[in-house]
Amino acid sequence: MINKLIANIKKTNAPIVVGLDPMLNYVPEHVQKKAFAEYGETLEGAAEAVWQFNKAIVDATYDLIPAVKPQVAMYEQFGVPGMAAYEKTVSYCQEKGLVVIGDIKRGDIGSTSEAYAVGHLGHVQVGSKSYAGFHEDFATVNPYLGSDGVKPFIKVCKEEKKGIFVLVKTSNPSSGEFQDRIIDGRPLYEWVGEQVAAWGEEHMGDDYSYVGAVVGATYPEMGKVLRKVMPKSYILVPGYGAQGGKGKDLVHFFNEDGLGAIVNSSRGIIAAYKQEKYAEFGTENFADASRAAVKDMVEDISGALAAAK
Ligand SMILES: O=c1ccn([C@@H]2O[C@H](COP(=O)(O)O)[C@@H](O)[C@H]2O)c(=O)[nH]1
Repeated sequence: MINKLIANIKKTNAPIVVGLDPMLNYVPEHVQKKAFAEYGETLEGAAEAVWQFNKAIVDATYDLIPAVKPQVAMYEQFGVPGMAAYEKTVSYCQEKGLVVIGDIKRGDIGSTSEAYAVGHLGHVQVGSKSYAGFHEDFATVNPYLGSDGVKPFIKVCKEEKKGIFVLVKTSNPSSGEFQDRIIDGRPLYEWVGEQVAAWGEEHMGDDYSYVGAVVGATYPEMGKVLRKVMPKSYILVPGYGAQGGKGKDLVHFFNEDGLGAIVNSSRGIIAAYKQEKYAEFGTENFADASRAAVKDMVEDISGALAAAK
């Protein structure tokens, strides 16, 4: 899958991910109304609204982008119907040729991590049959439990040729409370980055490893250091747009080959129609506003990379 991700990035010339994080208040009223008319103001109605919203955005952007990142929490909040909408979204994006990064942030004791890995990236055996539950191409993994919690994911990735992005330095304001703690002279995020590189060495695609890292756009100096610590790991970079990250902050997340990083924006793309900059599209044409926002994001990042050469 890392090879497919890179092929998609090269094909679209767009090192970006559209985050499918559909809070109900981002879904335009006319989409909600239609879903509620059919299913009522129920979890099913909310899930239908979310699914129709996602579909419109994917239809309007899939030719411009290599990948999407649905955030599972946004679906889980709508219970079982929400999780059905999550799976439907994953399937639809894959049909459109997109790589799907499930932002699930899982990690537990070994046996439990194994079940998460099987459910999201692998196949579960039921008698003589086997099923792929959520079948994302990549998943995000929380390494706080140590290698016991991560290795089951790597095992499944190896079997299925899929990948993971391990949380190394997250984009949120309080991420430093634990992640920046100095241990034996170096911050914890560097220790985790080093371990990501070591896990990745044993699980290589053609040029990059199956084991990537999450590093927030909001910490560009740390991104620069971590790029060097994990030269063969792809970095998933959240924090662009709504959290303040800009193209010019991101050049050091990339390698000399112009690869090595993929930048996520969720609210900045899916709720673009709410921004003044894209107001001309109107609520009815929310998906066209998302398309324009994708183009602007690609231009911002590509422009910054070209200027840095
Ligand atoms: O360090 C992290 C890790 C994950 N995220 C996730 O990315 C998106 C960001 O959404 P925006 O609307 O573009 O801010 C969201 O799904 C987070 O859970 C992150 O922000 N930072």
